[in-house]
Amino acid sequence: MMNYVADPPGTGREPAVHAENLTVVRGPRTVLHSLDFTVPRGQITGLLGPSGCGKSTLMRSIVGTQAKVTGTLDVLGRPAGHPTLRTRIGYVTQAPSVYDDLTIRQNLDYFAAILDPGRSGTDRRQDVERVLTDVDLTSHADSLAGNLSGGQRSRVSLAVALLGTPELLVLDEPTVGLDPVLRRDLWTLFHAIAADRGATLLISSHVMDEAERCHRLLLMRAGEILADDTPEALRTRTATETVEAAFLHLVDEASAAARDDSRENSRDDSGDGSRENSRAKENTR
Ligand SMILES: Nc1ncnc2c1ncn2[C@@H]1O[C@H](COP(=O)(O)OP(=O)(O)OP(=O)(O)O)[C@@H](O)[C@H]1O
Repeated sequence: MMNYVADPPGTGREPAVHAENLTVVRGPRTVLHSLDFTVPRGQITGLLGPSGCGKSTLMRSIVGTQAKVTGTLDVLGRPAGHPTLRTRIGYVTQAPSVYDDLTIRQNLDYFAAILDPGRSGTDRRQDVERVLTDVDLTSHADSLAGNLSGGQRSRVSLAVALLGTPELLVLDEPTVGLDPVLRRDLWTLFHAIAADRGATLLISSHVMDEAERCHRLLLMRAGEILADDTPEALRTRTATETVEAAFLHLVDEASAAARDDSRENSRDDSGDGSRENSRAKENTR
């Protein structure tokens, strides 16, 4: 794997995520096809691609909640799903589970208790106050979650994921449905989390302009990774001005390569066929 040097587990120097030949089957379909990639530590990696390309499935595999995963998938130096990873990863799904009839603080206190049941009440409360500050919701802490705006709810979900100071944050489309100002504010917060804590963030989106805000990108299409690079390198490599244009360029390139392959195969098939025919003719002579 490019740029990957294996370290013994536990040194803290392994990539945040390392996948080799990662394949996932859902129902009757193979949804992820033999993926190889790494997610470096301390940076924001964007996982981008059209709806249905497999972003959520990949994230679920990384956090250890996806069945029928084969190949290698190491997360923070351990196999994905290892029990010790539970407190080291924060995960926000597309359908955030925040209780509407509890206040923001009560929600956080509840999730903090689940995350680490052995912790003292004082420790837990300090953690809750810290994440409230992180997402700038201290002044709303006693509001019922059911009365919050979309942007505030997104920030509560993020606060839940930040409890316990995880090393890796996996955020599935955290900005979906938010207006441009809220989206910008959340991205500023993501960058602050990466810079201040050295945390690794893996963030999915199908909004290509968000790609420009990431340190690195994994561009996906139809269960495959089209590119694993920085936004700048992608633009340069494809001689395009935006990541969106680079993505479209790579899609066209992949489609052309697939067409060439199928032409090649059909030529081989017809070649084999004529050989079979002449053999058949020879046999009848
Ligand atoms: N339970 C399931 N059984 C079978 N196929 C599934 C199941 N869940 C998802 N899929 C299929 O797996 C593929 C990948 O889905 P996934 O949710 O990972 O995509 P996504 O890129 O996250 O999409 P979106 O951006 O719309 O959330 C899709 O084609 C979807 O139809």
